[in-house]
Amino acid sequence: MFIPNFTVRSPHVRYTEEAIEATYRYETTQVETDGATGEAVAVPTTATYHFRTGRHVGRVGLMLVGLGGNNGTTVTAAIAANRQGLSWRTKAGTQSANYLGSILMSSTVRVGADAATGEEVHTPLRAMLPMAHPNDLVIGGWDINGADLGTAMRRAAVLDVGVQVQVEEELSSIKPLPSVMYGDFIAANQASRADNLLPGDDKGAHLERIRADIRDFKSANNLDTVIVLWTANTERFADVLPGVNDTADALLASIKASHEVVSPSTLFAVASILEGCPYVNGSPQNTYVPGAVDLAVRHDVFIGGDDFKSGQTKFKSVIVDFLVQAGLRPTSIASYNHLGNNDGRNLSGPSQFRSKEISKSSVVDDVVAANELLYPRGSDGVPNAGPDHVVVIKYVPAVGDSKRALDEYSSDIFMGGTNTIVAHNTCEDSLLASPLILDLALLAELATRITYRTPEMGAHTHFHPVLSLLSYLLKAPLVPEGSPVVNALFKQRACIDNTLRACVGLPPENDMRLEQRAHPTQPTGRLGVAAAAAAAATGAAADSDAAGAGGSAKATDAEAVRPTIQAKAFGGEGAVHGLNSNAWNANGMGNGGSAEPGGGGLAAAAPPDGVANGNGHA
Ligand SMILES: NC(=O)c1ccc[n+]([C@@H]2O[C@H](COP(=O)([O-])OP(=O)(O)OC[C@H]3O[C@@H](n4cnc5c(N)ncnc54)[C@H](O)[C@@H]3O)[C@@H](O)[C@H]2O)c1
Ligand SMILES: O=P([O-])([O-])O[C@@H]1[C@@H](O)[C@H](O)[C@@H](O)[C@H](O)[C@@H]1O
Repeated sequence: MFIPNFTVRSPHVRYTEEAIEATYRYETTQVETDGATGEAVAVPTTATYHFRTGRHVGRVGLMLVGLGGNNGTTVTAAIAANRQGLSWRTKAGTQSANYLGSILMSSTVRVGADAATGEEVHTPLRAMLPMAHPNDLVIGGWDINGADLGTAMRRAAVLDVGVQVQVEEELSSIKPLPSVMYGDFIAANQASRADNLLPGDDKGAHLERIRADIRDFKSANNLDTVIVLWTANTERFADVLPGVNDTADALLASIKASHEVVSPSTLFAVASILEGCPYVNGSPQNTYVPGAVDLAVRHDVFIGGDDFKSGQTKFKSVIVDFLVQAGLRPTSIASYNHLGNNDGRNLSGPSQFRSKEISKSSVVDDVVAANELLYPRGSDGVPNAGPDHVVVIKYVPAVGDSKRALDEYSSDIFMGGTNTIVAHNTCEDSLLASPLILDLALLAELATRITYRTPEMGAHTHFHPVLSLLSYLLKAPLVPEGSPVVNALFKQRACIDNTLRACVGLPPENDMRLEQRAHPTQPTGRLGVAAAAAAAATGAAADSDAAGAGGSAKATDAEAVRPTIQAKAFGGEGAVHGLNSNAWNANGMGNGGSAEPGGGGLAAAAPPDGVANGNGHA
């Protein structure tokens, strides 16, 4: 069952004109370990959170650093196309503007089970809380290249011409603001693009100009919130130097002194933080030197990163998680790709490639660290390094933005065997990254409207400025100091889903489905009502079939309950389609799923005599 939206009826949730307020009981487990004895004790722990989420979204602006790039032009064109509801012809037929690849716009989340039928109920992820809509985002930004966005879109060669020609006029009216380019932070081959730079090399002056750009953009467009997001080229890592960029004050002083260690991406981060705007880093470099994090905490402004997790790495994080969770031991990961866009050209620079190599390699760290059965520590206590892992990126202009990823995963399996998985993955880089940019912006904006308070706190406050909630969208998630990094993709997704659920007072999804586990002879939980009611139907039908059709055996109450649960799970109201072999259907015992639509499909009916339904009534 699909519902476009919902409200929560609970004594712990209150809807006011301004906000959704929820009192949430957070349950977790803390483990106490004794280093001397090795004893470990698990202690269930609960805490009460009062969440408050502002219901008024306001006007939201998104300023992209690298606006004229493949991602920048693609996301801008896509918003224009969606806003106008455009369609266009291709050789494969008519295409229409969409937001596929955005979890907020194109994925759903389970709300719960239908109270009457027990059927799974899902809703759009964006329906969990008031959200900005991509169509309403006001786009602007900077680029070291001054091409208008219509020209840049053509240069990017990402979108079908059929949609390009329809948005070209709008995009041609957008010209990136001048930006900054320092030293060798990006590859030397990018110099030819740099015709749109702020004058001089005074980083302090550049900082103030960029801050003014943000203020001017916000006021000119009458915006309530501005998100600044880096989708410019990958920079080399910046040195972290004590007294230079290890604290907020040191970093601000270094900017004023135009210290060479300050990168463009860090300068933009500082400007955003000082203007109170959330900043997201879509590239792998260490934009967030300690001084930048310190500044974000001081100003209580969200920062997030690093490096969009768009295709090859997203796949890698899932495959390795699946293998390790299956008790198999990946021994090698060979991760190769070639691409022909300007990003690939920039990454042909060794220092820039190194930044990407780091982010693409670290994505399996948490999964490996979580299983010391497969990856035991050394005798010296040093954690196991995990599988051999190589990352190769080659620049092949001919393929353009259509990155070709080839991966090989080899694993130790049972009794000395080896499993090898090879994958070829054509990742249209910008078509996969652009929806992530939208999700990052919308989630960052949402986070600015969420506050929480525990009983010990005097007032509501925002989440930690390091917005690790964004991890699902990023290869190398930035987390608050001392917090563990989670890379496993579906754990990251569950974090988003359950955080949004908590904000409306709903419990986290635990996938236990206890209401479906109850013994057939026992009353099931509140949500068992549907299964028991359907069980009655099966019981009645099975009785008549057994008598009429000479079925093998009269379905006992227990057997009668089982088929209906399966039927409801598979076929919804009335009909039963394709039951699996260990399920029952109207013809009696499991028949290998040959129940055909309309062919003996179950009809919902009252429970058989004496069989209690979910709420204990016969
Ligand atoms: N699937 C993906 O596309 C993907 C996934 C993860 C990360 N990324 C990262 O996203 C970034 C953008 O990717 P892309 O394909 O759009 O690259 P791109 O080269 O097409 O665009 C980058 C743009 O940034 C501009 N630029 C460079 N330095 C700048 C600066 N200091 N200020 C302002 N503009 C600057 C360039 O002129 C260019 O227009 C890259 O760092 C890439 O590694 C991309
Ligand atoms: O697909 P993914 O690994 O998530 O991310 C991509 C890399 O595979 C590719 O090598 C790089 O050029 C892109 O900028 C992006 O980082």
